[in-house]
This record gives sequence, C-alpha cells and structure tokens, in this order.
Amino acid sequence: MSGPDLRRAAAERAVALVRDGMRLGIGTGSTANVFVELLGARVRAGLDVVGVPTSEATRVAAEAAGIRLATLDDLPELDLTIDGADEIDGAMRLIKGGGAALLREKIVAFASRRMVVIADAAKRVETLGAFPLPIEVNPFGLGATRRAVEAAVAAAGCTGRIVLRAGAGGAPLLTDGGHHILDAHLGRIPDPEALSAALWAVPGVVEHGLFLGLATGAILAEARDGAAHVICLGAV
Ligand SMILES: O=C(CO)[C@H](O)[C@H](O)COP(=O)(O)O
Repeated sequence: MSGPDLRRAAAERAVALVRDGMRLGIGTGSTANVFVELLGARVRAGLDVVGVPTSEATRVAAEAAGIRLATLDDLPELDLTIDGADEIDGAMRLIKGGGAALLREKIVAFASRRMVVIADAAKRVETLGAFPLPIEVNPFGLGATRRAVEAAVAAAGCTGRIVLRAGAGGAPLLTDGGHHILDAHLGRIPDPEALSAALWAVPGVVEHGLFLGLATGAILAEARDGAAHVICLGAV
C-alpha cells in the first residue's frame, strides 16, 4: 500500500460528499490533485458544480479536468472545501502550506461552510510542529519581519530555526500572491492559538499555516491488512 493509494482512498471518499449544485473550494497539493482528477470524472459524467481553486496550480489542473471555475468575488460563500494538510491534531487543528498555497487556502476555507481535510493518516499528530510551520511574509522589510517573527515564536513558547524557503533555482520562493515563505522548524507547538496570535501581531506577516477552527471534518487513509481504510473525524 503506497502513499498514492492512500491519497486516492481519501480523495474517493471526499468526492462522494459532492452533490449537484455545490459551490466548492478546491485545495492544493498531491492529495487535492487526486480529488480534482476524480471530481473532473464526475463532472464529465454530468455533475454540475462550480469550484474556487486555492492556487494557480489547482486552477490549471481543474480547468484541464473540465471543472467550471469561479472566484470568491463571484461566489463569496462556498458549501464545501476539500483540501490536504501537512499535519492534523486531535482537535482538527492543522498545519498547511507545504505547497506554499496557505494564504488562498485559508481565505477559501474561511469562506466555506465546511472544510474537509483529506490526507494520509500518517499526517495525524499528538502535537503540531514536527512539520515546519510556513509563515507567508511580504518581501518588503524581510530582515525586520524575520526578527519580529523570531521574537513572536519565542513569546509563544517555541524555539527553532526560521528558514527562508527557496524556489526552483535557489532564489527565494514567490507565492501566488508575490510573497515569501519563512518556514519555522519548531519541533512542537505547545499552544497553537498563542503562536497564531503572536504571528498575526507582526505587520509583515501576511498569513501563517496554522488552520485553527477551520476544518469541520477529516478523511484520513491508512493501510491495514494490505488495503486502504479511511478514518473519518468530525462531520464528514
Ligand atoms: O497545504 C498545502 C499546500 O499549500 C497542502 O494541502 C499540503 O502541503 C498537503 O499536500 P499533499 O497532499 O501533497 O501532502
């Protein structure tokens, strides 16, 4: 049983949640890509939905799959968002942004009545933080913002390296919004709410990858007895 099999199992369960007429938020990443592929097959078989993609990469994939797309200007309220995650804890708090799409992902999730996470069950953790926390920052004043982020991280009881994420070619990565990402290698985040508040207080921070109180459900796939099984958390 491989990672791709588990991603497919979670995405298959998620696509079964989609009903005719739904306004969907469509996530980013390898698991969300499988969802896009499966949703496209249902659309071609006659399902009528409209989707808001959370990244340029997802927009391209969804268009190629034949999914009708809109923006949050056209559709400010969505019925359901399906997205991946880098970590999920027992309270369905998430770390997201491994694919650098956290800003649009959070805007779309916030505009959505329900957000269901799809992931390999290996992403489930006791305490968030083993996955480096992505922090999206404005390029202006990067050095000062970085210092302020380090202070905010310390004030929230965390320690660790803050690394500017590089893109292809080694230059600092630029997100779809034209920002940089600082990855905070914290190991553990004892109080995600405190860290969230501390980061939001830094002017150059555009958004961070802690998704707190946004996920309403999760579909996690694990291998058991040579087959993929899904575990559902929350309302799915
Ligand atoms: O937050 C994300 C992108 O910004 C992704 O949802 C997250 O990185 C999980 O990706 P994958 O399904 O490829 O493991």
